[in-house]
Amino acid sequence: MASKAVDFLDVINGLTRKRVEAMRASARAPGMIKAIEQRNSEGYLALIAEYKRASPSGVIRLDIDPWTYFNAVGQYATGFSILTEPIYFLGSPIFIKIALSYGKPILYKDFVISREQVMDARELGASSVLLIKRLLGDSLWELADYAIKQGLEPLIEVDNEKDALDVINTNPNVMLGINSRDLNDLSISLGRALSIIRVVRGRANIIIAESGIKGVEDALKLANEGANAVLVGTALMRNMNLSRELSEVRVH
Ligand SMILES: O=P(O)(O)OC[C@@H](O)[C@@H](O)c1c[nH]c2ccccc12
Repeated sequence: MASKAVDFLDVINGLTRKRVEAMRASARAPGMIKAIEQRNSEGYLALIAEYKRASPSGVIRLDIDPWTYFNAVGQYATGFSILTEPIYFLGSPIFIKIALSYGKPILYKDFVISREQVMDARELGASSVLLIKRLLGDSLWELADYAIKQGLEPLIEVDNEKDALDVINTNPNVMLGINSRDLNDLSISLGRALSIIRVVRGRANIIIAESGIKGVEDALKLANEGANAVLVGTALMRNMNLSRELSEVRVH
């Protein structure tokens, strides 16, 4: 039994040293928009890999530590999306600090409703912050402008055509996140995402399709419709090798 305790202590000591090192990181992640544009100019769809341990539907995976995930998907992903929401998604800000050492753009993925959270994203060194239009309503653009002033690139998320058009008519330069998951009933419809992309393509600067992307077939459909990037969480957490195939999807 003693040897078991010693093994665990060795493991946790090593992991804790790495975590403390990450806590001391003061780097800032590079810009997300530029990285996506660069990937597209090379002829490929950009992959944003999300570190997502759980969701309101339940636990996804707890046996993959952030280093294992970022090591596996980092060589293929254009950027990372990192959950910091601790209750339903088992996220944490420390995952952003850990990701900084990979030198890739980072999206602070949370239910941001306040300037404090925008400042949190900035202080952690994130590139971008998620702002959900349906959650923020009239306070969306005040918070988006504040984020931009803090040097962050907002990703404004919508799940319907009307909101998508509102966003690009107000500021076509922000990243537009099209969520195929209806955040009210959590239903997924790739068809809905495709029809929204069809309405805004050519008028939005960057379109990031989010949610329910199971593999290359889904990514291809979204790329062919006009998405610049796909944001994938569950499918990658379950099969990190998918990152290579997803990184080889072409855009036109
Ligand atoms: O696990 P999926 O189906 O690949 O979805 C990833 C991402 O789109 C999803 O986690 C998400 C999209 N918008 C959000 C807002 C808050 C929390 C999470 C999300």
